[in-house]
Amino acid sequence: MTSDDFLSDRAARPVVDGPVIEADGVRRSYQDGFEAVSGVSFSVARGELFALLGTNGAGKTSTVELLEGLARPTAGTIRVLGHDPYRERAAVRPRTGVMLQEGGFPSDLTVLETARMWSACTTGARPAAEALEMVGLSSRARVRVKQLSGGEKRRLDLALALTSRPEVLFLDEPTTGLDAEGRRDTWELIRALRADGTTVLLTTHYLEEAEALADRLAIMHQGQIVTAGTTAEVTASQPARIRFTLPDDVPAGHLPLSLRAGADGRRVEIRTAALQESLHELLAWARESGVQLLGLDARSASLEEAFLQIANTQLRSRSEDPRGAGAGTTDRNRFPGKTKDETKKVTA
Ligand SMILES: Nc1ncnc2c1ncn2[C@@H]1O[C@H](COP(=O)(O)OP(=O)(O)OP(=O)(O)O)[C@@H](O)[C@H]1O
Repeated sequence: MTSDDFLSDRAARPVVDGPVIEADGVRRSYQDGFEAVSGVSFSVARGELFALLGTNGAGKTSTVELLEGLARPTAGTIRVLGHDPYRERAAVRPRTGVMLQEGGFPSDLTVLETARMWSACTTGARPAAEALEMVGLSSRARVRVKQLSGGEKRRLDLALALTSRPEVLFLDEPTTGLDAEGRRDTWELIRALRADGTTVLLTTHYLEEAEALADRLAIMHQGQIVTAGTTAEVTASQPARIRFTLPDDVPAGHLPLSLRAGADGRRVEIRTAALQESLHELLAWARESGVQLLGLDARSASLEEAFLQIANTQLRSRSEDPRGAGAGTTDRNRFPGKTKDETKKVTA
């Protein structure tokens, strides 16, 4: 049975015109005054997969919890399926699936008992066995939750999130702890859900996951979105790279002036904002000079390179800022290892 066999049987529900998820100027301060989300705005269209990326402590989970209706923003507005997810929780919650970063299950129940209990509490639920099969946990149905591996617990989390046949799925680091095969299976399932019209908001630290799945993404740093767009748009702002090795008898000084900067002996790495032009110039020079470029490799910036570049730039600009990283009323570095709000443990 494939993931597709389980889909497309949602009960008829009101269709929303416009974005399914909308955040506008959203802020979140914790009780101790620490502002974890500092004016975040974005929207997600129906059937779109939007990934929220960022450094540790950037504010991703704090933002997602607001979208899930688990907490109220300090400022700004949020709409999910046209409703305020906190005030109008009863209208939103049955239509959404939530996979928290840390699920909390009664550990003495078996996997099947847990899924059945969840299914019994959900209107229009998938049968428990079906949800388990979707995530590849059928063979572990009789095992107690406390005996599951970390990766298997993530899959059970996902099964429960899928129980309500959600129109909107919030996945907070869904593949953390999964092995390579489990990750690929989960990607396939997420792709199938999206193809079926499910809107997905995903947070992840795996940049290749965002690259593989996301229609659009945003990179957060210190409570703010610093860049957003498609993967191509986000990486386009970063320089592309051309690498090759020159033959022994061709010194790097023979390269055209504009291409010499990245030479280290015979090995050359050129960073360029205009990949096509630079390649054209290089290949024209190589042909005219009869030079063989060994191991020639040219590629656009990867999402990982773009991410690291953006994170480093942000860190540099903050350390150069005379007001320092903790400018304003709150100090972002004051609580580096802060335990998450208890809401994280809530799986309802
Ligand atoms: N209950 C809380 N009280 C005070 N500060 C908190 C609380 N929960 C989280 N924080 C702080 O808010 C900031 C953002 O945390 P959040 O969990 O949203 O980040 P994140 O981007 O999801 O990080 P990670 O990728 O490490 O999971 C962190 O500095 C964190 O210590």
